[in-house]
Amino acid sequence: MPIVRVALPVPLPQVFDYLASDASAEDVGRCVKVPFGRGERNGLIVAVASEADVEVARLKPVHHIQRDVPPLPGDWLALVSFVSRYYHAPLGEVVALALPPGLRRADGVSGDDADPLLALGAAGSEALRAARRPSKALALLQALAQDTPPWRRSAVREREGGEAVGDLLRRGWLVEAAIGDLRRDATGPQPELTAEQGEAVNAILDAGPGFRAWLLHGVTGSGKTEVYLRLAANALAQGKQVLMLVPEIALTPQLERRVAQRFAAANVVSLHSGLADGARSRGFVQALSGHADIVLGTRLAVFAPLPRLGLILVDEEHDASYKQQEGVRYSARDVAVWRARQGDVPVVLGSATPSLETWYHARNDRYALQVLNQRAVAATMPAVRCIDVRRLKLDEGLSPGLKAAIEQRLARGEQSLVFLNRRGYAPVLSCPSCGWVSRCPHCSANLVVHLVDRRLRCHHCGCDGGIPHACPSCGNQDIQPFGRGTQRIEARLAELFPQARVLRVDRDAARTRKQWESLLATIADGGADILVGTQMMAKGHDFPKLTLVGVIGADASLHAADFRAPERLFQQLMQVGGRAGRGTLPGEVLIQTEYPAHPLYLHLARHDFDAFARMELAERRSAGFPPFTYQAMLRADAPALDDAVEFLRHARRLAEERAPEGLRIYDPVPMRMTRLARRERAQLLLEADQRGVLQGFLADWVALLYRQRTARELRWQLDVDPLEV
Ligand SMILES: Nc1ncnc2c1ncn2[C@@H]1O[C@H](COP(=O)(O)OP(=O)(O)OP(=O)(O)O)[C@@H](O)[C@H]1O
Ligand SMILES: [Zn+2]
Repeated sequence: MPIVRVALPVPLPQVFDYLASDASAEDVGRCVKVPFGRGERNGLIVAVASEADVEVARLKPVHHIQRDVPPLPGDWLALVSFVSRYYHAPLGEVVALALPPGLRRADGVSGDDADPLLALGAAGSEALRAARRPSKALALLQALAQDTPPWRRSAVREREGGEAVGDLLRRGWLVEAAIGDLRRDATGPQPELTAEQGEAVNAILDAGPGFRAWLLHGVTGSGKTEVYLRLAANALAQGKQVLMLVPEIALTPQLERRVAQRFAAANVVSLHSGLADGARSRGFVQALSGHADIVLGTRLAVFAPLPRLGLILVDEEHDASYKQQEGVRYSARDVAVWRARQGDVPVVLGSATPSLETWYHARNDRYALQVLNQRAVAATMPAVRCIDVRRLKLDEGLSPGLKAAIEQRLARGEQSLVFLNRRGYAPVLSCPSCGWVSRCPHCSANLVVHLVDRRLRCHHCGCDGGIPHACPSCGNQDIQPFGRGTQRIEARLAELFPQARVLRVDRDAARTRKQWESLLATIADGGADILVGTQMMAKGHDFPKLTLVGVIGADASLHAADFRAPERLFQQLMQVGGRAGRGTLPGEVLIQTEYPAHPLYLHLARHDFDAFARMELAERRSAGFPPFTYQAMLRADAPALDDAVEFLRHARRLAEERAPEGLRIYDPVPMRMTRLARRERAQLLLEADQRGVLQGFLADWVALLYRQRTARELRWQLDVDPLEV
């Protein structure tokens, strides 16, 4: 009887054999339900064999093989095995991560059911003309009519009031558009490329359809998106699929709209963790069946199967959210490059502030480089200036210079953004009389004061409680919020400029996708004068009326212990500064600092990313940090710190016994934020100058670690190429 080899999402490094009477080689790559322990698990068939590794009599039969959707192809299996090998994670866990949950559960997936393109029907035009009674359906239709058709049904559904889409179809206000009719004007209007954009597009196209990794290093506002769209158009014209990655769900709506408008006849599928199960499975199956032309998504979209793949685009390639920080700690950017090599297609990594790893590859000719030095619309880069706050009296953190600059913008009817990467009202509540501070009971962190909903909240474990009226320790009535967050700045700005519309943009203000979209729409429509935002505002946005960016509280990151902190700070400031003056109005960036002569700020003021990168890389070279070395971090956590450290000491001994030449093993140390959600955490760093040395060692060592007995409640994970050290 045939035996199927199944990858299961369990923390064990092997695959599991089952009997399947009707299985054939055709079933490799299919989802399957199998008995496991006392329950049932969903897994993926990775091989079909005639002989088992264990006695056949002990094997159990599978419960169900999912045959409603096509099996995952061989190159997809190769992709997940690469990720499993490189990140040393069990194959079943990689599969579980890569497959949408609905598909993995092997329950009936209405896979490729249509997501039709819709256009305005005759009855719809009539309804728009006739002065009808306002209704939900009419409101949706009117909103749709603002945009050029056609619209994807799924995209209509996502809109405000989108539930009414079925109703609109029934009334004949919307009708299914036939793709053939649309091909004629398949591409929406496109701007003429700037000279630099044209050169970049030509260079990448001229290099041909095979594998090549490109860094598209274009200053903020240089029009990288337009370059992506032209490259995508070329791939689509050749009948190829395009994979386009963006760092955050928050960035997808705008881009989706732009892509959908440009390629009206293409099937654009978005894949991100914010989608409902059904939609994610459907998108995945459309990619798998080749019906999706463009797959647009966040890091998990890198796992979309793409039988006609022709091009991979990674926008904002430096963004840390490409790296998964739990479970299988893969970097979607790095996996994308591997995938491009596997599929023999070009991959374009775009950024105004590339990661130093990527920048270094581009200098070493491992990646080809295209540079955009000019902004597409704006005549200039914003003027960046430091405000030396050492001798200034600040008003709730705001300097006179920044206030005056905001005032000017208000007078001119332009927008300002005050950037502060800390949400909440104040980072801590404290008692001036006894020194009590609001500590999180579960983490080594303070509880943040949220005045808007009157809560004390931990930003790490999420626990929250009311704000006490008196000091819980000494009873003092006069307890004070200490330090500043976005809510506090927002409140002060509203007092200072009562005539202005102040809008806060952070994760508290934009909890849902709808809230976020409506905030963006308000800003774009000029419905806000002063924005107060966190790093959510730093990325990718394009608001032509925004001409001033004020940065406060950046100094805190200048002296952080992590060797990547300066890189992150520089990227963040250059990105947020890059939001200023993108249209025809000139922009200005004011950075409040106590270190106005710090080289990081000097390079920033000159917009000189390359000088900054050279400086940082020189330091990393002499200190022996990546990209000049390769790292892996073993982390352990347990209710008691001793258990975590003891496990790492044991792991260290095992490592020393078999360490190859050139492997450096450090001492286990508690993590900087030791306690998180009631668990104590420690880490052990391993390093080598060659990737091969590290990888070869890790394979054996991790296999050994899986076999160790550990203290109860101890968990460990390996992080290859860790971002935080
Ligand atoms: N060739 C062009 N002609 C006219 N406008 C253009 C052209 N290319 C881009 N633009 C416009 O320039 C603006 C900036 O483009 P885009 O947002 O793509 O920049 P970017 O390089 O992605 O910047 P960032 O890195 O800051 O996100 C957009 O409003 C875009 O529509
Ligand atoms: Zn906490």
